[in-house]
Amino acid sequence: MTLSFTKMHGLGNDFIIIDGRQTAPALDTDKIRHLCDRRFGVGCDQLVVLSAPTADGADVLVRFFNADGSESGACGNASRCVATLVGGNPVLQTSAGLLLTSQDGDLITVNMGQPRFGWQDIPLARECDTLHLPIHDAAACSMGNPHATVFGDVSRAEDLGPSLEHSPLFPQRANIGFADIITPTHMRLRVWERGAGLTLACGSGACAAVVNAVRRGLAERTCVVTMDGGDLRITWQDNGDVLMTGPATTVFHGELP
Ligand SMILES: N[C@H](CCC[C@H](N)C(=O)O)C(=O)O
Repeated sequence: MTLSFTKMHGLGNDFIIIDGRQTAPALDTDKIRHLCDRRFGVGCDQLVVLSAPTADGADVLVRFFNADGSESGACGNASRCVATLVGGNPVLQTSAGLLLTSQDGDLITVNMGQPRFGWQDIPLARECDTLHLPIHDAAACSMGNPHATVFGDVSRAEDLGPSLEHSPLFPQRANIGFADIITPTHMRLRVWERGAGLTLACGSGACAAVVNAVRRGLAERTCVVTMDGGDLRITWQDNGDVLMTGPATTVFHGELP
């Protein structure tokens, strides 16, 4: 049986999206890794599987898998792509909770929910001040997936990212953001992603970077985040929810044997 998919990206963070709402695809870790491989498969940063929702109020259940086959609880850029693909401002059911979406022209806003700051919520291997970790003075939070933000030099993503992703301080590994504050309402960000490496953009990473910058007194609650692939607008609302606004692009539809 062939496997239909849609190739999409959010600011160059690219995805294979498989709509399994009618027929669940037969996927295991090896198959996911193969599909994500840019030479032997289709190629993407994350593979996204849609299925029928199980939670009241949700329109679609969404699971996110990194190129190394590991599963992630959140994926901001992919969430905008799924909202576009499904249409009708759907409510996404993810392991991080129900995400509300809305589309205005070419821009999609996803309510990414509330960040969590407890060391067990990130999670960390031991109790730490999550605003000042003992590794490169990073600030950590969870957006439904673990993020650490290192402030000061975006060019260090490639050399520091791999070791920090696998630091023993992160029992489930972590996404590592490298942020330069340009003004209190504008930052530059590059993210070494858990299970995918350096990507052109990271939506949950942009949310984490703004939240961590606000916690540090470095940014205002609405901030434009400029990544290699383009800009996202992030707002950490007074009610605690984080809104992420940006584009989503359909590249092609395909079928696999
Ligand atoms: N690219 C995604 C992040 C994927 C996170 C994944 N690398 C993880 O293991 O948490 C985004 O736009 O939020």
